[in-house]
Amino acid sequence: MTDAPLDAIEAARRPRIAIEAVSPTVDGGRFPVKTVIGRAIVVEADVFADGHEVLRAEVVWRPRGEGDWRRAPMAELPNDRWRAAFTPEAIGRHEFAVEAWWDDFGTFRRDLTKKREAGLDVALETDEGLILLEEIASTAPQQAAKALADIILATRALGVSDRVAALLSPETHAAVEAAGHRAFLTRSAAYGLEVDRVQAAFASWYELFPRSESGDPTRHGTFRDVIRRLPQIRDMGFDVLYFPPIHPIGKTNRKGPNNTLTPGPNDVGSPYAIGSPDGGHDALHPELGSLEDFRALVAAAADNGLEIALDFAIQCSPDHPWLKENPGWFKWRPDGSMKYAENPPKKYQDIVNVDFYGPDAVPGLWVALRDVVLFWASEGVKTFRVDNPHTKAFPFWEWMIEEVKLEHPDAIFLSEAFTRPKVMYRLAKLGYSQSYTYFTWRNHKAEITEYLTELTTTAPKDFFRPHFFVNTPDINPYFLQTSGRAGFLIRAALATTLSGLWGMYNGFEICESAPLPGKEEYLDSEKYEIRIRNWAQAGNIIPEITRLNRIRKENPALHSHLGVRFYNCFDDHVLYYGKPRFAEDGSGRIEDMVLVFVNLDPFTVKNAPYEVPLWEFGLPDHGAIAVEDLMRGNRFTLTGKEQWIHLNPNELPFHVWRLTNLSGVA
Ligand SMILES: O=P(O)(O)O[C@H]1O[C@H](CO)[C@@H](O[C@H]2O[C@H](CO)[C@@H](O)[C@H](O)[C@H]2O)[C@H](O)[C@H]1O
Repeated sequence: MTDAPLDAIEAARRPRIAIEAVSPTVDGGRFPVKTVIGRAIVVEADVFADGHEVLRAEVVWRPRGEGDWRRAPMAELPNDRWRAAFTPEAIGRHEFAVEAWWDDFGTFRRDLTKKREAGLDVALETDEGLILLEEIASTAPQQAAKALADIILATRALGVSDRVAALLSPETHAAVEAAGHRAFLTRSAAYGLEVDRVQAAFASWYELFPRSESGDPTRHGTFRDVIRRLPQIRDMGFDVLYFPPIHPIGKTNRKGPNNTLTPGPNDVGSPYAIGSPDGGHDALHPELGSLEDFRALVAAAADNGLEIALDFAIQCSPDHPWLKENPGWFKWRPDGSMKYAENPPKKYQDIVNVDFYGPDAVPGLWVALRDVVLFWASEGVKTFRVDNPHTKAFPFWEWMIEEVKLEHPDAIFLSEAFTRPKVMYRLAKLGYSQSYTYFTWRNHKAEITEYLTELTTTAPKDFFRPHFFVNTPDINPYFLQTSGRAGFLIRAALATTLSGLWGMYNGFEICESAPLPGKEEYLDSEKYEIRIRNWAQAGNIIPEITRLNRIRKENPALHSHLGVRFYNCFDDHVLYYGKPRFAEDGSGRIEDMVLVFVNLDPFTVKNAPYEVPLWEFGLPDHGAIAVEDLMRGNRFTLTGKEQWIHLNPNELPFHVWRLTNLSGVA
């Protein structure tokens, strides 16, 4: 068997320069990398070629749809690795690539310098240099060509030593740069980059059921009641106020208190059973108020520095208008009934799922669902927590999120997928801005360290933003059921300092944890009934939450999960980590560091030896560093690497400090 002869002309057109291992990328460029506006993105690549020529490289980037590339020169690192950083200036989809070329004149300059330093006769080399300049001028824009022609003329008239000086002069270098000569110019594939607003990566969420906000157990709460509560939520330092569904609730198979299937006539039902004769996903539950009331709430929230996040739960109560209007969007059984939804072992008898590939579903259902999101976005809601996305079609999410973001590039989608890691990661790749995580079930030092290491050092770091909820209406964590107040403080400290995104479902601040016996569910869950609470209850942790949220706002190192470093504290129950803030000059110097100690044992006082990370500041083991205790407000100096920490769960089971090099302390 003989291969067709290789076409040499075609082969010679192939790139002479290799550009490999571009980072960050997601699945070789199939999905976009994520970043937020104002945050520098560091691009690296292996760039090399045959021979010894000097190479140059740039990272180029542009907003999708724009013609001109912006450029940043890449610096050469050891072993043919190159790096550059750039900071996107707008939100929305971008693309970036790496370009590299032979720097012919750079090679000439390098070799001429070496030969001259070695004392060789370089007369012929200066002739070669002038010929190279002529070549470069021949393809240069008019003005640059003219400048080069003048240089060539003047240099040709000089003696050898003055020619060398002229060829190596900054003026000649500048003229060559202006000519834009790029031999063997090669560009990598273009990679996607999704630039989100800051809140996609850094936000503090508070979740409540508006119907519980009346202050009176016999009266259904309203949007106007929520408006009254806004200052209190704002004062705790939250930025996002998230509601479970606020749409009409079906009556068929309505759930009663504690998930029973025998509701009384006055039971309010689960808000996830969306749809009734009053309307579906684009309607409001009449008892919560009108669209005007909702608009007033969105505006009042904004006045208080809060944005509203809505639940997007793609499912229908059997009473949803869509069942009658669009039967082809659902899967019917031969007897004309429908299967209720499940997330085994959980049974959702009061809802049915849509069928994304049902007879009339494409495009009808897909478009209708997209339009639901667009409708709420047009009402000023830009953040959506999406219920159970892992049970819905992957292609739908990629299409729908992109469609919404084309119109609303500031839209944010939080994936509520508690499922297999690869499925959670895929949803993030498909466009989810943030994702619920396993944080709620990571309680021990080794498992928290391992989980954060996975999230910050392996592939998900480029596309998966973990949202650390300490509890949800569905998750009353076993740890909190027995830990007492100290446990709530422990979990709050971990969530607020480990991730840029954290959230709590109300009741957490008053250490609510009564469970349905043996289950991770709340007793008398608010999912099925109205709950009135006393926020001033003794033992509440509102001051601590407020302080933690303030610390988060004031310390940029806490605006992401990325960058966490775990340090040695010699006690298996004390988790000890730091988050550095680097100087903006790109030197890699640490400006300051937030250092956190958490006693994970809510019942035992800990005294443990630990190492102060003096080395991170370039300090010797006997060096001294300034510390500000951010929870208590006092300042002190630590001298020497070996120290002891004291953590009393009956007072405060954690410390949050800021370390600053003494030379940087006023
Ligand atoms: O299945 P998940 O654990 O992801 O939970 C989410 O989806 C559930 C279904 O929407 C939702 O469950 C609640 O609503 C159901 C429908 O009304 C009801 O049958 C369940 O009893 C109730 O828990 C859950 O709250 C949501 O977070």
